[in-house]
Order: sequence, then structure tokens, then C-alpha cells
Amino acid sequence: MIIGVPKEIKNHEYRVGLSPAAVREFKSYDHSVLVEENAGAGIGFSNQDYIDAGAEIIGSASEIFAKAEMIIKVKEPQAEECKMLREGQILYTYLHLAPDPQQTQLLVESGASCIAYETVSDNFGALPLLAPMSEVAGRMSIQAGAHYLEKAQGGNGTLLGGVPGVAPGKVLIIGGGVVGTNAAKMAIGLGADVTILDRSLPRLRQLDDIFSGQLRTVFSTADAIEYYASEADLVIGAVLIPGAAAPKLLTKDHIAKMKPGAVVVDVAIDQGGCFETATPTTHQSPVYVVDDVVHYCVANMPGGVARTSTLALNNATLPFGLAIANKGLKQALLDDKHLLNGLNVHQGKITYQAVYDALKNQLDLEYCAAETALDSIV
Ligand SMILES: NC(=O)C1=CN([C@@H]2O[C@H](COP(=O)(O)OP(=O)(O)OC[C@H]3O[C@@H](n4cnc5c(N)ncnc54)[C@H](O)[C@@H]3O)[C@@H](O)[C@H]2O)C=CC1
Ligand SMILES: CC(=O)C(=O)O
Ligand SMILES: [Mg+2]
Repeated sequence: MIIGVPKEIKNHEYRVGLSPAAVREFKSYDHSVLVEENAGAGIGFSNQDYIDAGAEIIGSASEIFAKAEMIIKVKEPQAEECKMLREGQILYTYLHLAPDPQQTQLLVESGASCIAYETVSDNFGALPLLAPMSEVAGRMSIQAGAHYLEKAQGGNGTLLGGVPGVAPGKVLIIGGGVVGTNAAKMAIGLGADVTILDRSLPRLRQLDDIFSGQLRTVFSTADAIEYYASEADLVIGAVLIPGAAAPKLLTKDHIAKMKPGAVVVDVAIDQGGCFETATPTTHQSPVYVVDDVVHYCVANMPGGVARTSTLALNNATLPFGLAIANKGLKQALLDDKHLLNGLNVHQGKITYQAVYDALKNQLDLEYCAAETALDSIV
């Protein structure tokens, strides 16, 4: 198969769909890999590194999109990229369609088969291609929060760990999955006072076991969110309903009742955000203020530590990418129900129920179950 790896074009996004090591794995199965010039240059992967791994360096994204049978990326395609996709082509990347009608419309129009990393599943009920970036973003959320709590950054001047004789800062984490757990590790490491909320009692039990006494687990209700947010210096939004738009759990009223100079980090912003006042920001301009509360809502947080993130992402995406390249799309999806769960758009139809449900009132969409949609591939 011909694999194409364009340079990412989202604001300050230096991750790359394939590392040189991953290119070498594709080459070992005799696939062709086309990598856009300087695609990895921002994180120390030179064109020569890619050539040494067996890739061909291509001068423009348009040539890559024209030649490749499968495009491997990191972030959701931007409008100009969507317009270069074609029927029969495979797109393998993060999509986050539920909050993004524009991208969804363009992918439907392209006719391409689009696999979303964030809805590929595993036998443990987890999301193995989202997990590595959630680990990164969860850890970063506390770093970012600690930074913006500084007075010069607009924060209330709290040091999360406190010092002997002064109480630590209070961190509230809403959602105790991968992002929430990694945020908790960092916050506990700094010595903060940590409360974590989740709707899942089994998950709260696991967190209680993992962190035995180092944090407070609380069942997530509107009351709990209101109470703990009003006390918090830093709130992390980390909920997910796979494929769906995030529920707005921290409302405008909650924000208005928070301490002036508190910081909120909505990691779930890529699924539309779980804070009512959240709107996506970029690494170039990460924060804004509502009701004296600093909001950090960067939709591609792992792009900030792009080298670590590229390596972590490639570890997870490689086996599925190889399966598609080696078997062809139809057989790879038929053989693996978890990869099939990644199919969000196929030949103009939406093939993931939660995406269809989120957008059916905004767009004229057709839904077709993923397994049925495959019948149209010969
Ligand atoms: N902004 C960024 O750069 C990045 C964003 N993310 C996003 O972070 C979000 C969280 O991802 P993960 O931790 O991997 O998901 P996860 O599935 O591991 O965890 C989500 C947790 O939310 C809980 N939850 C669901 N509804 C809830 C509610 N009403 N109240 C409290 N908890 C609730 C679930 O029980 C689950 O434990 C996702 O939207 C993901 O796409 C992930 C990586 C990077
Ligand atoms: C998951 C995601 O949105 C990211 O890694 O940028
Ligand atoms: Mg206030």
C-alpha cells in the first residue's frame, strides 16, 4: 500500500503521523511511505532520518494526498486537507467529529473512509489510541494549571504544593479516566489537595485503591461539582462519553461562584468541552478570562510536547496501521471489531452512532452501521 504522511498544519502542531522507526516497520512489509518534506523537523526527525528508514520525501501535501492510498496523520484534517481526500482513500487520524459539523460535512463529501483514533476500542472497554495522548494531556494539565496560577499569568498566586506552614492549593478533577488519573498523579506529586469526581463507582473504587488516601474520590453530581469548584484553585475537565459531544458539567453559574484568579483547564475541549464557558484555544494563545477565572482550553495539548507525544502515539497506532496496510481496509476491519469501532465516516455515510446523534439535527447526514457499510468495498 502507498502510505502518505503530510506535515501537520494545525497551530503549533509539531507531531507527525509516523516516526522514522514506524516508517521502517511499514517498509519491512514492502509498503511505500511518502513523507512530506520537514514533516518531523520540529521534533528532531530530519528528512535524512526518514530517507534512512526507507521513506520518499515529497515536496507538497497535495502530491502526498494525490498519490497515497492511506493518509496517516495526528490531528483532525483541516478544511484544505479534507478537500484533498477522495473516494476509496483511507484517512487514519484523530477526528473528534461530534463538536465539528464543518469537518464532518467535508469528510462526508470526500467519500473517503475515515478512521478516528479516538473511537478505536479494546477488550478492556478502553480507547487504546486515545490513551497515550490522554496520559500526556492529563500530566500537562497540572503543569499548565500551576503556571497560570502564578500572579503574572492572571492566577490567584497559589503554589499548588504549598510550603511548610501554608496549606496546599486545591485541585478538582472532573472525570477519573486516563486524563484524570494522570492529572491526579502530577497534582499529588506536587503536594496539592486533590479531589476527583466520576460517575462510575467501579472507577472511583479503582482510584481509591491506586491512590490509597492520597486523594478524595467523590461521586459526580451537580451538587458535588458546585461545592468542590467553589473551593478549588484549579479545576481539570476530563470527562468523556466516547465519540459524543462532552456534557457541560461546570456551568456559567459555577464559574461565577469560583474564586477570582482560579484556573480551569478543559482537556475535554476536543470533544466540545465539559465547561459551559470553554471555547477552543491554541498553543499560541492558550488562555482567556471569564468572571475572573482563567480558562486554558487548548485542543491539541500533546502538540506542546510533540516529541514525547509522537513516540507515544506511534507505539499505539502502529499495529492497527500495519493491519490496514497489510490486509486492506475491508479485511482489517472485518478481522478486528475494535478497529471497526474506529470507522466514523465511509463513502459519504456516518458509521459511528454517537457522531450521528450529535450532528443529525445540524447536517443532512445518512447513518449506516460500520459492519454494513463495509459491504460496499469489493
Ligand atoms: N485537549 C487535548 O489535547 C486532549 C484531550 N483529550 C480528551 O480528554 C477527554 C478525556 O479522555 P480520557 O481520560 O482518555 O477518557 P476516559 O474514557 O479514560 O475517561 C473519561 C471518564 O469520564 C467519566 N465520566 C463520564 N461522564 C461523567 C460525568 N458526568 N461526571 C464525571 N465523570 C464522568 C467516565 O466514567 C470516565 O472515567 C476526552 O474528551 C479526550 O478526547 C485527550 C487527549 C488530549
Ligand atoms: C487527542 C487529541 O486531541 C490530541 O492528541 O491532540
Ligand atoms: Mg467569581
